Amino acid sequence: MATQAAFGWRLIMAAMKIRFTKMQGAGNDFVVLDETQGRFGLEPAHYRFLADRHFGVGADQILSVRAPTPEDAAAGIAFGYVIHNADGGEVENCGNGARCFARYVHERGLTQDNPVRVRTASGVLSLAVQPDGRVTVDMGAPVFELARVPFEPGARTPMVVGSWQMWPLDLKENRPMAGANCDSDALIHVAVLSMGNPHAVLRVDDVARAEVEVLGPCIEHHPAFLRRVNAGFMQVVDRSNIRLRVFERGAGETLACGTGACAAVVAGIRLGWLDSRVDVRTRGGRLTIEWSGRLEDSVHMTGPAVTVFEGEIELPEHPAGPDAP
Ligand SMILES: N[C@@H](CCC[C@H](N)C(=O)O)C(=O)O
Repeated sequence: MATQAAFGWRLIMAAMKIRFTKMQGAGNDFVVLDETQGRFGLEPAHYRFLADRHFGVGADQILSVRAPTPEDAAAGIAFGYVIHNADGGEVENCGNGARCFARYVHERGLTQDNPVRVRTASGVLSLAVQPDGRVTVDMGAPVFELARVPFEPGARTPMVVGSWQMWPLDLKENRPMAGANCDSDALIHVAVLSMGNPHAVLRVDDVARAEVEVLGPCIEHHPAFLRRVNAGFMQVVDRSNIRLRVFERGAGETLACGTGACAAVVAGIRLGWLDSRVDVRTRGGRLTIEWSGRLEDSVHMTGPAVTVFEGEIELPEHPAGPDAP
């Protein structure tokens, strides 16, 4: 989970009250903001404040629901879907958030569309609410082109596994970062791909004993990943079941990561370990991922999305924070 100490915040604008909805999908939790009638004009410090579990609401990500551009509206794209990590950075995609987004816009009557199409920074997602309340997301096709992850292999040579490859990472190459011990001699091998956002997937024997908190930050900040990376730790149970923990870029380990589940299953299929429909058990719940294995085909993710509570919060002008005297 994101910690206040790790992110530290100070707000600089005049006090303002905003309404929010707290949601979760398999325990990956979100503050959802309705900006369809106009933007709140939030800065990274505001997102960090909202995500803060002690001084704010508490969330792994902040999701903003925005009106579509006129061009998107004409093309049947109903909303803009903007995502900020707990560290305040804007990111390209969030799978568990997409399911919550679909429930949110339906529960509030913002659209009747089902599936509803939304634009993220990385493309268009199609979100279908099922009769049982779960949501299936067409996540689009995975991206394997390294430059688009973006991943810079340098002089590394990949290890060939099945009909694909895994890349060696020397964790000592990590640029120095506070609080992380990246002196480990471990040379790990990761599958590298993008689900709109960057992922490195590592196979482990037992996720319960994986050193997620130690290795996660070292992988996230490894210099070969030019925009950092989400680090997935996958235990293959059998060809249709995996256990997964993800150390998320900009949020730390979360109870589940939707794009991480898609990335792990896609990697497992390409590496020859998994079949095309896989149940992913995370610490916060179960997701089902389906992919044909054809490179151009979309990945489909099905899982829960739940509203936890609604509220109003004042974004204070000068909040007392951990970096205040
Ligand atoms: N929790 C998400 C992923 C959120 C973004 C990620 N931390 C990143 O920086 O790319 C999911 O469910 O996919």
